[in-house]
Amino acid sequence: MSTLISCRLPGRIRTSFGSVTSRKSSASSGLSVSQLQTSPTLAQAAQRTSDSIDEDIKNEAARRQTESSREVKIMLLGQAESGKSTLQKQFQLYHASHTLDVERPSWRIVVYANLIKAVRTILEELDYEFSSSLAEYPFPSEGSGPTDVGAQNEILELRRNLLPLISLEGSLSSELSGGASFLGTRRGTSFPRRPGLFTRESSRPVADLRESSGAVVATNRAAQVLASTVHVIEALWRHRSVDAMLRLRKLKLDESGLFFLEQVRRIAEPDYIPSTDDVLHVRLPTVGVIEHSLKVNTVGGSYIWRIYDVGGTRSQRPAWCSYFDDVNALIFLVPISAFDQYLDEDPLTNRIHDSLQLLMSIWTNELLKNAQLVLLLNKIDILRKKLEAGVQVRQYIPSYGNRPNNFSTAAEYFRSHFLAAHKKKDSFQRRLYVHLTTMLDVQATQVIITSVGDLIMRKHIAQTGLA
Ligand SMILES: Nc1nc2c(ncn2[C@@H]2O[C@H](COP(=O)(O)OP(=O)(O)OP(=O)(O)O)[C@@H](O)[C@H]2O)c(=O)[nH]1
Ligand SMILES: [Mg+2]
Repeated sequence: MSTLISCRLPGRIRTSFGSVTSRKSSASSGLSVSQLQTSPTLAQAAQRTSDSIDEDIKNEAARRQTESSREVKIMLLGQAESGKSTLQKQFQLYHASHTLDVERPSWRIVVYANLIKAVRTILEELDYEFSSSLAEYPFPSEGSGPTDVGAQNEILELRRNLLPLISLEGSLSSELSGGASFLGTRRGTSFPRRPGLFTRESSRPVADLRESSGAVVATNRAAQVLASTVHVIEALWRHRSVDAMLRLRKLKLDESGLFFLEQVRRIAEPDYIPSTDDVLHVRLPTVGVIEHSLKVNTVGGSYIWRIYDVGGTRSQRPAWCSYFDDVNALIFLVPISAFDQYLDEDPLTNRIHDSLQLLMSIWTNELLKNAQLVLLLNKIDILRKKLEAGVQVRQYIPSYGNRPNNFSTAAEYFRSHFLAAHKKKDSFQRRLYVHLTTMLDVQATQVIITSVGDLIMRKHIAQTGLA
């Protein structure tokens, strides 16, 4: 399937004031044509009514015009797991942190789902590791290695105790996706995949979960089981077999899973409420296009920012273009740490390559020719860690050649690569603003949000003439 986005139709259907005017008739004055012809007074009254309707329509059109000039439309685009929803939360934190506070308890179910998924992934990977080592060495040693008999028995016991917890994943997943059960494989990995039928969490606006009694029951049940199994999870997480697999990169967990496993004791507390850090770390794939509205006060007055957060998998991309009409700013996120990863939906496509293709197909879209463009090269914290651990860029991106395998060289390489592609393809000669980001770093991201916000408002004011 192609990554390209093609749009033929401009976005939403608009109402036309012209057609409303033309439909205005004598019917609006409640008089028939013959009555109007025979009575001049009635005709004058009808004219006055008609004029007053015209005036109302004109005023309404002017009001809407001003209102829409006070609206700023921003789209967050990029492949799945690039950090779009995390950026949306950062916008929310910066401009309307009280709304994030209200939502905080509803994020509990997602934290539990992410944590349980991580535990289940570890057990699956250990299973696979033990069965492949058994095939290689049919008589496992008695020593104290990561795959010896003792380790295998210990993990077996931990697994038995964790079954009640793992069995909750389906119900949490189903609540998160509004009743639908999602089938999927392990995500974001760069090693050979095996087929699997695992449920995974998907998205339903988190605010809806507050009203759902099913979600409340599932959350409370998960909290209960988590409290009684927290020591087992810790024993699994600290086990020498898990440690060895992490060191050998045979076990790869989502960022959210890694983070929540480290924090499991705090999360298992009975009065646990997710912190801002937790909310930023959760992984809840977006489905479709979700509009978030924020009231933003600037020196020139207050504006409504409509931020569109989209699902980034390939199958969801064709839906994006129906929102391109009138976009003021487009923020495109690329997870540059994913240079050694392949798409979940197409295991042969490198994720950097996919981002580049996707970006180019969007940039060239006529509907976006007046949009402000911002490119965020995200997840630089993970990039740094990978390079420090010795993962070689050139092994996955041959054009990297013999450049030094360090952070500054790699970050600059990706930056110039994207800039060069933009220069070559952008027939509208738009300026591209590029930032290196770690979307989980609140302070650093807030600085970028301010600067991107200024940029967007300057262009918007120049276009609308408003201040
Ligand atoms: N370490 C690290 N993790 C990040 C960063 N940005 C986002 N994440 C994490 O990456 C995961 C995916 O982020 P999302 O914001 O859900 O990704 P998305 O682009 O909205 O993905 P879709 O909705 O599937 O299209 C989440 O667990 C985030 O916490 C980053 O800069 N560094
Ligand atoms: Mg998302």
